[in-house]
Amino acid sequence: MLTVRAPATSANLGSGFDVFGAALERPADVVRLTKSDRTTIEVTGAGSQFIPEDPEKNTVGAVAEALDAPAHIRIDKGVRPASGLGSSAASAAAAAVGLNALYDRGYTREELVPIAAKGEAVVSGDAHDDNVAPSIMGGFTIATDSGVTQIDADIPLVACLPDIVVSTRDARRVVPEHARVEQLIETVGNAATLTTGMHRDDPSLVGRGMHDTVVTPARAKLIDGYETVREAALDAGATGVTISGAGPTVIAACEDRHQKAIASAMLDAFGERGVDARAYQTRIGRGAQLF
Ligand SMILES: Nc1ncnc2c1ncn2[C@@H]1O[C@H](COP(=O)(O)OP(=O)(O)O)[C@@H](O)[C@H]1O
Ligand SMILES: N[C@@H](CCOP(=O)(O)O)C(=O)O
Repeated sequence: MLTVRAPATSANLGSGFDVFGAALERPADVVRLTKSDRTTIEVTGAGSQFIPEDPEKNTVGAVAEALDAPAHIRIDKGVRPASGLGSSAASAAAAAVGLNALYDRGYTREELVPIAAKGEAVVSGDAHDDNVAPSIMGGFTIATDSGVTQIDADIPLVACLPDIVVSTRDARRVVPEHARVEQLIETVGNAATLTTGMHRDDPSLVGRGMHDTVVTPARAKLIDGYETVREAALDAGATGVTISGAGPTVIAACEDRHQKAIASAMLDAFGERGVDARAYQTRIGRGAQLF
């Protein structure tokens, strides 16, 4: 039997829609794998009642199929589904890393990214790599059709998850089909600023580079209280705030000394709207670990 811990991730980071992703130090899924004649799945933990155990409907089933590696897969969810924290991707990443080792398939971590993304296609209708890449490789990742670029960054973050459900599939439907050339120019500038900030471990550049006027405003409407929570986090010292993945988690970049105050400001702001939430004081962390 093999055990894998695969982290939650925050995709997009504002200016990097479907491209940027960051592994979070916590929360994480823990997945146990045992070789078997056919794939069977058991799910416990956060939101497990909403996660199918049918291999055709669970992200790990598609990964086992792609690797031709049937197994009994026990998933202990640390990452609630439909959170914007790469919940479905964390399980897929864990299955890819674990089954590759269990069956000695010999793929590199980068080669496992498109394999794990097949699991994402099962739930979101699209094989986007921006969650599975950081969950497998750790750090900050830039996932494009030509491959994944990875940077080991260290940036403090607050990920505030409200008691609202936003499915990635639904949130992809509100993404605008067109953007103006001015928005393209602004996005390139912000994405380059954010990437430089990751390279320098500079929360101020990362926060500034999170700004996005294309996808985020359309999705903010799906998150009750988004603007209030964003302003509260900025007032408490956040260097930048945006939607994590497809939402509803709101993510803030910051310096260590402001992290606690930002977490409570975000919780209070959701609370004032009558929305329960939990805040993870976290940071960019490592990729899936095998035990
Ligand atoms: N192993 C899994 N972990 C989490 N969700 C899963 C898994 N397999 C299938 N799902 C389904 O995926 C959907 C959640 O995925 P998604 O909306 O992408 O959430 P998140 O934003 O947290 O990644 C839910 O409908 C859930 O039932
Ligand atoms: N790029 C995707 C990322 C979805 O992330 P999730 O954590 O919400 O699954 C998107 O924005 O649709």
